[in-house]
Amino acid sequence: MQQATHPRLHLRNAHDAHVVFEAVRQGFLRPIARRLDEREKATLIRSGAVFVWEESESASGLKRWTDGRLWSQSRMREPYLFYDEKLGGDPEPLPSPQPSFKTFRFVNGPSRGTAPSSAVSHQERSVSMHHGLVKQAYSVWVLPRPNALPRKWHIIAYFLHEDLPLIPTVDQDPCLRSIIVPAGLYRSGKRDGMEEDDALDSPPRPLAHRSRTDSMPRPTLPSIFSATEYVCGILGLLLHDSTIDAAPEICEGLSLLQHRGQDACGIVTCGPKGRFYQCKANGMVRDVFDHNSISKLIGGMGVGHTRYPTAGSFNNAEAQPFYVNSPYGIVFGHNGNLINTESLLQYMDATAHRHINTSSDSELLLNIFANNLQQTGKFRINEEDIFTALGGMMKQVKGAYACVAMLAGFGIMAFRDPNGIRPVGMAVRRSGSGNDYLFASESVVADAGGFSEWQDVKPGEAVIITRSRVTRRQVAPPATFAPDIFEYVYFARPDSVLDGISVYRSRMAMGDALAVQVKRVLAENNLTVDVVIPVPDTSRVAALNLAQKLQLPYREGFIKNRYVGRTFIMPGQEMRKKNVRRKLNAMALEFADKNVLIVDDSIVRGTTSKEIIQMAKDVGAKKVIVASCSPPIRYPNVYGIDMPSRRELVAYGRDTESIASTIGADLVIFQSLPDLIESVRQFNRDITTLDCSVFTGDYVTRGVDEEYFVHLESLREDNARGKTMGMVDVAPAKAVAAAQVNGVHSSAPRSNDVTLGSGGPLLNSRGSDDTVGLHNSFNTARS
Ligand SMILES: O=P(O)(O)OC[C@H]1O[C@H](OP(=O)(O)OP(=O)(O)O)[C@H](O)[C@@H]1O
Ligand SMILES: NC(=O)CC[C@H](N)C(=O)O
Repeated sequence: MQQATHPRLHLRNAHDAHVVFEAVRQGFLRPIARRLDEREKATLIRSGAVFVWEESESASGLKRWTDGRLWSQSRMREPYLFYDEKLGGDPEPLPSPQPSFKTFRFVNGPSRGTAPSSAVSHQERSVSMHHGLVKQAYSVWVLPRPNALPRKWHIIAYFLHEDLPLIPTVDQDPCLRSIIVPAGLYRSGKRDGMEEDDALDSPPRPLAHRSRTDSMPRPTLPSIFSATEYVCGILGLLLHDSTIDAAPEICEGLSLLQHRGQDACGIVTCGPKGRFYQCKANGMVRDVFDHNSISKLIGGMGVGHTRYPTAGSFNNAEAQPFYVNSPYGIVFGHNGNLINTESLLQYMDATAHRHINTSSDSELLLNIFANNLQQTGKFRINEEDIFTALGGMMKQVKGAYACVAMLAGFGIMAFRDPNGIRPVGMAVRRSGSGNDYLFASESVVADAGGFSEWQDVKPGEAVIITRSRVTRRQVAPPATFAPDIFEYVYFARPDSVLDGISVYRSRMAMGDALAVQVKRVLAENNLTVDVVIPVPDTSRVAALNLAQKLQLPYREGFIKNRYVGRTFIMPGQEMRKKNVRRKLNAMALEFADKNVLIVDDSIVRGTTSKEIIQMAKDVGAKKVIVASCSPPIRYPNVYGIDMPSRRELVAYGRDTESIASTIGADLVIFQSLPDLIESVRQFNRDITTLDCSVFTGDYVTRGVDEEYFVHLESLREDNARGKTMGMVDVAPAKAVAAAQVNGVHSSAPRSNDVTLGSGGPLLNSRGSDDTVGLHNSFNTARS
């Protein structure tokens, strides 16, 4: 049976209510979690009792307060509404219609503790002494945590007039009198003349929408909702208080990982009874999530993903996290790329008999893990079983994978392949009442969320976090630790620290080292440079250092349209080409009649260089010299960066001169590989190897040879992919392979051969993936 939040308390003013709310927030008092049943109504509704409840749309939550009694019209005695009980035992009336006017009066921060009692005032202003119960109601918007979405909290108190002088006040309660209410945390938004005790209808508006006299700070909503710009990003979050939803914070974190994947994103949370709630679809974080969809993601733990496809297709069915219901219910987000998918698919089909429903290597990886876990044959598993399953998986799978996963009702976990090619780390946010835990691809998410003690997950290590403990285990035998150097060159945010190395510092060092190279090559070619111009954004840091080192002017000659995303990770060559022009504009002022040195972090397909060199020449540059912070890229990246086909790489089969003439530059200067490695390694000598396969063709996992390249190129021919963007499936060769190993022999790949979960009738009008069995809030997002 539930209990009253407080058995006996006289609420005098708003401050008293805020103290009780704060005591609930800090865990000293318990809120009401569900509708009172008949027994509870009969025993708990009595003079002095106080109830705090959170308004919720969920089936298990409370939408409105019912106590089974009949009440008079409300009377406003600031800041409370009062209702006198109608004696006579009539049934409770239906809810009154919502009033149409919406003039809010805000109470700014804690009200005066010494203010007279509204309850006493109600008594004094009543025409005659009322002998029945009086109900007192007050509601607030609350931000349980910075950056969380506002919640509606309500407080209801009951008293008898004759009892009121005997009921203790907040300052007579030993626990409540020491509670300090943070300023601005609880905001009242009562409507004038409202009839219902739950009558709040929208969160506080931004300052501009409120009255000028209102000095209250605006709520800190996730920045993604303000429509600003922002390799796959993965994120897992477990809050110590399972009654607080993790989704708003995961969403905020994903917006900080947007640079790692712009094609699709998703969040799955785990709520009461171990149920999963999902919202995922193609699009950027700001497109897929809004208040509505987020509010339906219930539960204090969850995982999130931003996708940049490197295998499979762009189909929304491959948006992550992925889900399997057996065993136990697992949700999974993957950054990286597997290289032995063909044999794994065979194994799934012939041995494990598990159905792989998309062309995604991530779905495959999840099923390998699930199958191993299934083999434990346990009714209830523990950490040991998970470690065993992951250890087995790491033996079966080749390639790069940094993953977060969640087991229904159990906890979250993260693991990293034995070579640690892709990053993932963890951090903690300690508070008096417990610890919140975070997994994320990059440390920037931890910084922004107030987490500390960032630690990278080690190569071949798995970390499991439940509400009671954190368990770490090396599950794969030691292998060469080789984080991908391209994370430092291009992928990661400069304000992240990966494997103990500041991305920003490494880019500064790349600029310093490149300066030496530039000086030498310019001298050899008898050339001088007037100005250094970066290609925004990534190369800025290195270009500035290079200019300082060479004592040359640094100018932002290319102005970036901040609303166009990263072009390199866009799908399709045509789109990338078009977007370089949309994204960058050359300022004639900085180019005309000058020898310009354009600094870029990398030259991959040469799309950017070719376009911007032309742009520079169009606005009058005399000579255009391009310096690249990384060496020529001549080999595909098979570990989660989309550089699949050698033929697409501008440096493939070309020397430096030939590259220059292909992109139209007067001269191209590349960083040497030893200098690049040193730029990164100097900040953490414990890392002896960095994956530099795109420069050397030496793949740390092995298993990548000519045959594999040919296979890869046939699967992921860039032009074919670009052309089929927007169709249901765009990986024909692989699709056929997947269909065949699963026993479905189709003569030609059809658009929905391998996308049962989304391409068929289950595909909703907005293109989201209604994964069978999951509550998906995307399609309700804007309804
Ligand atoms: O030779 P390419 O195939 O064109 O690829 C290399 C370019 O792509 C990237 O820019 P992008 O616009 O993706 O990102 P950024 O603004 O974050 O630097 C990178 O910084 C290079 O400029
Ligand atoms: N960039 C990535 O890490 C991609 C993950 C996975 N291979 C996919 O294509 O969805």
